[in-house]
Amino acid sequence: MNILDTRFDDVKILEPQIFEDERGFFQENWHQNKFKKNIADVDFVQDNYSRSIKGTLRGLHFQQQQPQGKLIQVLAGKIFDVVVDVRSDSATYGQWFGATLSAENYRQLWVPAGFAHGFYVLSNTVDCLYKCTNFYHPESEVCIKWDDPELAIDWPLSQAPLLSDKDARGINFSSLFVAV
Ligand SMILES: Cc1cn([C@H]2C[C@H](O)[C@@H](COP(=O)(O)OP(=O)(O)O[C@H]3O[C@H](C)C(=O)[C@H](O)[C@H]3O)O2)c(=O)[nH]c1=O
Repeated sequence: MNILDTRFDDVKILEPQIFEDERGFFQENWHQNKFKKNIADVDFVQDNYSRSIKGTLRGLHFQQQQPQGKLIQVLAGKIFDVVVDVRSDSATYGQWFGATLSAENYRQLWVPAGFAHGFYVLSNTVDCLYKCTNFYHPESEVCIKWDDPELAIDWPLSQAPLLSDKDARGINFSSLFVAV
């Protein structure tokens, strides 16, 4: 597996080893011992799987209590995946990083707890699978506006994003502490 650094010390792009032959391909998309040894000593407790149509933007979400680390992978299609540092004591608080994850590049993104997460769908549809280090805790979920002017995320929009009602009502980043 290749491990690529990002602007955040503990956010990593992973390139699993792909075993291709005349039948297709095989990959280990997660191995507990290798992940604990090489990436982060965490345990995953919940897998999520979402399908979205082109132009969907899901996020930016994080859980104030029971924060989740996430290992994100695209099984089909392509997304622009974004994380925002919401650790109030971080030198990179309020900064963002984006990466293109696709079934073609096999790339995964490891995002530890302390980051808001969201993605924009670039392909006609996308199937996204991700492992979480904590259970869903909707009571403490925070939704930050995808187009917050302070974050100024450079989404590769080809059209106005399709948002859930919840995401359309996201809060401003600047009100984060007030809100939570
Ligand atoms: C996240 C989640 C949702 N749900 C239920 C709640 C709703 O009835 C339905 C859709 O939930 P939501 O609109 O919050 O789904 P997304 O907009 O894809 O939310 C996710 O979006 C970004 C990309 C993330 O990183 C988070 O994993 C997650 O917040 O699934 C559950 O039952 N369990 C869960 O863990």
